Amino acid sequence: MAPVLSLPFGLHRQPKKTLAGLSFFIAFVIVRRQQARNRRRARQQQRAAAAGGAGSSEKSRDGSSPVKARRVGVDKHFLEQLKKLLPICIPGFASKEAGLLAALATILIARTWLDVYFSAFNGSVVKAIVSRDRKKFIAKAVIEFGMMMWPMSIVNNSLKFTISALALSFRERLTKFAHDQYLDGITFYKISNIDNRIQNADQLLTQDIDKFAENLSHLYSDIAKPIVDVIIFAMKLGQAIGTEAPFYMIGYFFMSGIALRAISPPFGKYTAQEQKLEGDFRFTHSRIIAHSEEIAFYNGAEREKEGVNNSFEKIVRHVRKVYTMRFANGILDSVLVKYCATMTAYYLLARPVFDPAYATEHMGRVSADPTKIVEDYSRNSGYLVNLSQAVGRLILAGRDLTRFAGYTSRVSELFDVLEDVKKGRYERTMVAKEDGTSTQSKCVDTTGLKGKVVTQDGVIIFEKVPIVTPNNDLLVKELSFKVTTGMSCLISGPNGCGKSSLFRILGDLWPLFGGTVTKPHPSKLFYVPQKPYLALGTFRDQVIYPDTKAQAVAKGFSDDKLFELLSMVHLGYLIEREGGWDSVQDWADVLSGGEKQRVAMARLFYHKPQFAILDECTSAVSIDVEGIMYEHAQKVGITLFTVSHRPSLIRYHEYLLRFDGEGHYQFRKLGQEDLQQAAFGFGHGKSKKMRKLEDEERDNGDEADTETSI
Ligand SMILES: Nc1ncnc2c1ncn2[C@@H]1O[C@H](COP(=O)(O)OP(=O)(O)OP(=O)(O)O)[C@@H](O)[C@H]1O
Repeated sequence: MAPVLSLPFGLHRQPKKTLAGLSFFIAFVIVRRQQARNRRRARQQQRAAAAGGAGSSEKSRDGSSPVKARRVGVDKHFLEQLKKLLPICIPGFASKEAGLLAALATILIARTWLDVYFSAFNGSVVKAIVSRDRKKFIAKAVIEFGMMMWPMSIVNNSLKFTISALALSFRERLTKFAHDQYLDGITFYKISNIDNRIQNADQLLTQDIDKFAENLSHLYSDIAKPIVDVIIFAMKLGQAIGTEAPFYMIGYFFMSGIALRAISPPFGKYTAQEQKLEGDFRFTHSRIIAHSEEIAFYNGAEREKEGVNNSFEKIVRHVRKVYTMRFANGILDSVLVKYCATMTAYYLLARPVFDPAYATEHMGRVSADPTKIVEDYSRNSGYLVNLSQAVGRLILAGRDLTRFAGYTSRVSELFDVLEDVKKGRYERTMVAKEDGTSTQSKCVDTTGLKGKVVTQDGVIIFEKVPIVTPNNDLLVKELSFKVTTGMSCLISGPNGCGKSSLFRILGDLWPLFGGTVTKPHPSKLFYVPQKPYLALGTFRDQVIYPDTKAQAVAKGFSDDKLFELLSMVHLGYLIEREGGWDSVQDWADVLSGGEKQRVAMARLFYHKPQFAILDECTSAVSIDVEGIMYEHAQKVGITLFTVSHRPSLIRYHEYLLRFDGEGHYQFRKLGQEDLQQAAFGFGHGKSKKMRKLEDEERDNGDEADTETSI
């Protein structure tokens, strides 16, 4: 606001009428907008009811609750979310963050004091200029200002420094808290495989937490400082140009703020949507990186380009829509908050000068000394500018608050889901069983499930355990079998019949819906998947994963001993080829499929568990090396649970658990007959039912490798 002395004449005679007119206009806009919102809501409810009640709060047929859609905005829900997040960011009065907040408060007060000082200082400099007082001008503008610029500069930069430090501290607290939850047990697995409320946990953990922390650190200064400023400058202004003046100014801003809030689109919701779209876009790219070789073999670049471009287009459309809205909203915003406010300020500043009825000690009474009027005007306009800026910042903080509400909603959803999943509650969109086409979001609480887990050494017993997928599909109604150490078991059946699902239940990855599972402590079970996981780190880390080098040494595994394990799986040559045990590479790219599988077997021998779950983990290994590895497993006393279609593996197992893919299974001892069948290929001497099953499997393209499937 420029300190100009022009006045909208006539306005000063009817200030009450002007404000009343403005208030009426604002109230009218708010009411119309509320009516439009109500109409829209009613239409949405009608549509939802017509579509069969999707989104209604009724309980679904199986008693699980349908998931409710979340609103994003500055409301009660936002405050509840914030109440949960704040104690994570500021754990106590003695915390570093509380200290930083106290420092920030001190700096903000110093900054306000400097603003007050500077308004008065400016007035005296202007007076020195107007009265042509050279000595006073030099004393003020050169000496006093020269001394004050250092504290001003220090205070301003301390403000930025403290806000940055606070943002980083908040981020540190939130990220570590999230990591503790996310990487606790198998929460990270459940969050992406069982619960499907969160699509891009990586983006939430990296970008969204960062933005939330950044916004939160600014919010304090953006709200606390303007509030202090409003109080101080309103008092100063009241003394200078009349007590009602600051109230008119604040009243104006308040009403225009309410009007803007009513008119503004829900930017908080749009921010949350934008973050989600960004996450989806990043995900399409990370998929290309993760599967680059497969895509390259398929010549799938065009297809992938279509996918990434589609995802990117969604962002472009959304962002374009939002900035167009921001443009229209910004025009209204500037007119209401900036220019109309400037007009009001001109009027209030000039009023005591033009109208003796409003003259105060500081303005208007000393008409004999025009330099005093200039000094007072300059100082008072400084106060008014500061007051207006403070109120303006509060209004903008209100708008930023809606954006902040978007980040708060996403971060708080992450923590809610983490908490739920840890407690055994999950929500997911499930395909309705009846028609197979419609989907519905359901909340499943696994805390009250009847399934029981008993820890016992040397045995794995399934007693009447249903194999149920997280989508609630029943694969096997009741599975019962018992395997003790030394009773290796081969598991077979068509694709999708539930072989891996059995392991997921055994490994506590999936909830146990019923029955009893008796098994040893998890440290005595070891899983080797078809696609082995290769960690970031040295070659040694691949063999001893998830142990560290220190743990391996403590277990008595020197590099020489590890080399013996590597030689066992015919990988001794890798040490030289890859530059030693301490070489760090992207192992998923460097090793071939078979080499990866053999590294995973070396890892199994390193851990030497009681039971090993081998899920087609040697499919890329030649039969002779595979045989050597299985023999070694038997020799060192590892009991195997093997999923494989290779008949050659029968000889390393004592039992067979066979699923037919239609909910039935067979658990029996393997005999001489099975070995003969394996030797001659299946189909010889088999029951009619088994042959039929295998014919069906073959028809479904379920044959594995080059051999006849079991
Ligand atoms: N995370 C999941 N959520 C919902 N359903 C799943 C999930 N994982 C697997 N399923 C479903 O469970 C069923 C059994 O899958 P599973 O992986 O156990 O099959 P499988 O017998 O090991 O098959 P394959 O021989 O092809 O590996 C499949 O129909 C699959 O779609």
